[in-house]
Parts: sequence; structure tokens; C-alpha cells
Amino acid sequence: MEKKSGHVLAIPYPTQGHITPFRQFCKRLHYKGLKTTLALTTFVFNSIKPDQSGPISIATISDGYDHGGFDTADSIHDYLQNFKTCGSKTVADIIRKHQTSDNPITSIVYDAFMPWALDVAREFGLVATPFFTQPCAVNYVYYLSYLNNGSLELPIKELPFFELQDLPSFFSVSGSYPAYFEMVLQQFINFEKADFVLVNSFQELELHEKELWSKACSVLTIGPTIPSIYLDQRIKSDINYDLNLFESKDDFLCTNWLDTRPQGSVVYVAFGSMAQLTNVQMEELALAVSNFSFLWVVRSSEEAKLPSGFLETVNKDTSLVLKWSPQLQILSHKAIGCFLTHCGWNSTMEALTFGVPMVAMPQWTDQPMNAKYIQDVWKAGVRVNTDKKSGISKREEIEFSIKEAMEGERSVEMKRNVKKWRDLAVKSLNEGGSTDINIDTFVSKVERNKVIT
Ligand SMILES: O=c1ccn([C@@H]2O[C@H](COP(=O)(O)OP(=O)(O)O[C@H]3O[C@H](CO)[C@@H](O)[C@H](O)[C@H]3O)[C@@H](O)[C@H]2O)c(=O)[nH]1
Repeated sequence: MEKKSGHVLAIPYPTQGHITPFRQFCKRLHYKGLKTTLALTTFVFNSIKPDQSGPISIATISDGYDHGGFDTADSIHDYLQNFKTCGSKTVADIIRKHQTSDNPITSIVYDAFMPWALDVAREFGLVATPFFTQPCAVNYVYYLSYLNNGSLELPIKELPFFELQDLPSFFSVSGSYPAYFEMVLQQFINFEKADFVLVNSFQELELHEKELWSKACSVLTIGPTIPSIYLDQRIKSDINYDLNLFESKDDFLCTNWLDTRPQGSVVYVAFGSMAQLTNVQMEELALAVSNFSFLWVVRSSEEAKLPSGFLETVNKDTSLVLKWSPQLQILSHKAIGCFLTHCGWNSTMEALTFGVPMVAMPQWTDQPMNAKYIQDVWKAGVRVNTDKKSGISKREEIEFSIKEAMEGERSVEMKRNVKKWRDLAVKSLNEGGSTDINIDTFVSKVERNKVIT
């Protein structure tokens, strides 16, 4: 690896689904010779106490909630406002602190949810690039809505296949989470002034959507941000995600148990780090998965919603319930037959690139749109029908969809397709692939930027 002169400060929004792709992108930049520093909020830093011996430095910034994090904010709106104020100040402090060092910061890669970081970067003459952790299609639709003052008309001319239920939940559930809706639209207030726009996706997966969006800005797809060992294997040390906000105590238990299960027999059920199901939905899910051999992640905060006595009745030989799982190890295990997922973007890319058919149960935000692509565009899974009135997926529907993905006629096609996406993902990461070229483009821009201190 040839050492290069640039130094990137990477600033994710402080949740698991954002910290992970940022951390992984830093590993790619380090592999290309750049110095990288990952900024975590003080609260996250203190919660996970990250190992700091690796090549990626860690710095802390403040979101205004150093002691209790997001949970102690009065509202989402307050949290975002305070993050902007305290974040701007503490990011500037980090840049200043490095100015007299051997390796001053030359570039900021910031979460697209935090467009205020562009102003800080410009104040110091740094390369500024937002990083979108959701796919091009979702970002493009938000962009159209931003141009249209928050509304969106169907059909979308260039993406005519979307119906209301396929759009991000802010459109289909009108008035829901106004502060977050505002946040996803604000991603576009200044993005045209950025040097590039980085997206955790790969070009082959979203060719049309990337082209559409490229008319508005310079889009570089730099994903998937899954550890190299599972895909291109160019970065030997990149074997796992290594910053976990949730404790995973039972990794060995879990993989040992999977070793005992027949090939393609287990339904893996996980809803990421944030989704909250209703009690009724939990019950329907519990009743449906009980007809299969399953491995279900039920986070501590969701556990009370399980039907009473459920955990005691789980047959430990054929099924397992965990509070958090080593998801990569699970999805890459031959015992897994399908992945019942909320369609968070990281989980979606993981399933696609590990070749696991999906049963899509989107909950909110970008997830319904990811589900649409999973079923109808990439043909890599089946979306569970929901009751129009209650929004609940009934047990029979869940059961039917699992069978479709595990053994139905469509399952053969799905398995063929996920294999295709996996091969394309590997190709994009390999030398000369689309992602590899895009990362090189970004690296040369950072390298050329000479900051005058
Ligand atoms: O038991 C578990 C469950 C999840 N994961 C990992 O946690 C991450 C979860 O990310 P994601 O699937 O994207 O879900 P969320 O945590 O819900 O992510 C949020 O952020 C994503 C990126 O912006 C959005 O696409 C989602 O809708 C949003 O909810 C993935 O890398 C998983 O491998 C584990 O390691 N163990």
C-alpha cells in the first residue's frame, strides 16, 4: 500500500446502520493509502469503548447529549437542532487540533443527514462530500420531493412502477415523523455545492437510478461496504464489522447451533437496530415462524412484546431467539434458507451479496422502497402482504411468503438472482470495478487538496 497525503474525517449519524458503513468505507480509504479518522459522538464512544489500536483513528464530537444520547432528548426535532449546534462546533475543534499536526485533515465525509457539516468543511477549505447510507433510488425520490416542497406526484415519470405503498413511509403514512421527513429533505439543501456525493450502493445494482440522480450531482457509488473477506478479499484484515452498539454475547452458541442444522433449513428473522413492531405484529410473527426452524433476533427493548410464554415454548433444538446476532456470520452460513427482514439498507445489501433470498416486511422510512426493489426489480425476495386497514402482516401471509422464498417456484429464480447480484458486487469491488474506480476518484481528489494552514 502506497501512503498518500490526505486525511479524511468521517462523521456518521450516530446509529448502527450509519456507523457501520462509514467505518467500512474508512477501511477502504485506508487500504488506498489515506489516513482516516472516524468521529463518534461522546455518548456512543463511551457506550461502546472502541478498540483504538487499529489504523483508523477515532475522535469524539458532541451531539449535545453526551451523557444520555438520543434517548434523553425531548424530541427528535430538539435532538437534530442541538446536534447541528454542538456538532458544528466540535467538528471544527477537531479540524483545528489537527491543523498543526503532520497530517492535517483535508476532507470531511459527512452523513447526508447532517448537511451542516459542509459549511464547516468550507470554512477550512476542505473537500466536502455527503455520504448517503440509503440507495440511489430512495435518495432520488427524496430529491424530487425536495424540489417539489415536500410533496410527490405519482406516477414518477422516470420510475413509473412505484405505487404509494412502495414509497418511503413519510409519503405513504402522511404526517408521520415530521422531523425525520424534514431531515431527509434537508439532505439536498446544499448537496450541489459538495465535491461529490457518495452512496453506499454499487452501480450495477442501480444503473438507471444512479444515472437519473447523476444529472443533479456527481454521484460516486462506493458500496457495498461489507467486509472485504466475504467479497473481493483484497483487504485481508477486513473480516468483520467491529463497532457494535449492541452486545452480541452468543456468537459461538449461534454458529455452533447453525452447524447442526441442515442446509437451507433455517429462517433468519431480524429487524435491524431501530424498528419497533406492535404487540399484534409480534404475535402474528411468532405464530408464523413457529411453523419453521428459525433464528430470531428480538432486541431487549422488543422482548416484552412477545406473546407471554413464547420464549419458554421455543424448541431449542430447532429454533433460537437472540437479543443481537453476528448477522454476517449467520447470513453466510449454509443452514440459512431465507432472511425475513425489515429491509434496512445494510441488511438488504448483506442478503443480496451473501446470496440469501429475502422475505420482506418493511416497517418505515426507506424500507418499503427497498422491498419493492427486492421483489420486483432485483427479484431476490418476496414481500409479505399487509392488511390495508391495520397495516399488519397476518400469520398466514408471513407463512406463505416464507414458503415461497424457501421452497416455492420463485425460490429457484430468487436464488439464481441473488447469486448474480453477489457476483456483480464482487466485480465492482475488484480492481478496475465500478466501486473501485469511484473510490480511486475520491482518493485522488482528497490527495490533491492542499490545505493552507
Ligand atoms: O442482530 C443483528 C441485527 C442487525 N445487525 C446489523 O445491524 C445493521 C442494521 O442495519 P440496517 O439493516 O440498515 O437496519 P437499521 O439498523 O434499521 O438501519 C437504519 O439505517 C439504514 C441506513 O440508513 C436504513 O436503511 C434503515 O431503514 C434504518 O432503519 C446491519 O449491518 C446488520 O448486519 C447485526 O449485526 N445483528
